[in-house]
Amino acid sequence: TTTLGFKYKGGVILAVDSRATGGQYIGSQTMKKIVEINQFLLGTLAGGAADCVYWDRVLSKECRLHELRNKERISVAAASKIMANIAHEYKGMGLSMGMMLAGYDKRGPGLYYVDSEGSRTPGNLFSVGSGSLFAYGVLDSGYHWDLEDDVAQELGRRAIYHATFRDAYSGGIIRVYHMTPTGWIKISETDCMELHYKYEEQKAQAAAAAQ
Ligand SMILES: CC1=C(C(=O)N[C@H](C)C(=O)N[C@@H](Cc2c[nH]c3ccccc23)C(=O)N[C@@H](CC2CCCCC2)C(=O)[C@H](C)CO)Cc2ccccc21
Repeated sequence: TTTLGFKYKGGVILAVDSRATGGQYIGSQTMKKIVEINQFLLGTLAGGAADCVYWDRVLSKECRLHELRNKERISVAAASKIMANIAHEYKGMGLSMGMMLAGYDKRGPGLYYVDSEGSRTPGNLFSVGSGSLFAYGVLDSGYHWDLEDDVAQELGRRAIYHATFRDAYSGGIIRVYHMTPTGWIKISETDCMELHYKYEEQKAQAAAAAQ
């Protein structure tokens, strides 16, 4: 799996692949690794598939209960704390989850990393999963706060693409979401092979133009 998230002047970009693996076998090429908790809260999933899929549903339920009890949407910080508390409750019992929570609340754009080892940290940029080192290579070379929206979305897409190219455990469909002050927008869903041929063509044209 390769998942990434980063904050910038236009909000938060999330990008993920869609492969599930069991050993050297591919369990699925169409898994949803960005989960829509509500219009202003998204999660990303990496690690044990059943752990992630199950505890994401519990988190979604808790977030909805928070809204009903408090008559206001849950903050990103509070939602990430619920997941961190669940992970802490089961620490040492074998859970394996590396998640990000991205959203927009009273404090503006929010991005947290939470994992089953007990980490919960706010930040501006994270990549989580077996392909995260490849994604960081592309991200770190192209990221800055003042990116334009289309450039930021393409940076996320290209970073996941490079991870699917080099990491055997990442692949399938590359999904990009944009969290804005008025909620999330699904930007794109592109098969990594389609992107591969598109980027190869771009390189060929660039080489020809350089002649
Ligand atoms: C296909 C599938 C499942 C599947 O393939 N399960 C295997 C055993 C699984 O958990 N795979 C993990 C990798 C893994 C295997 N054993 C482990 C023991 C500990 C930790 C990780 C693992 C995976 O694909 N993980 C994905 C993220 C998943 C994908 C599916 C959606 C939720 C997030 C990744 O992190 C990358 C592929 C790298 O592993 C589980 C599941 C539940 C509901 C619907 C479909 C599936």
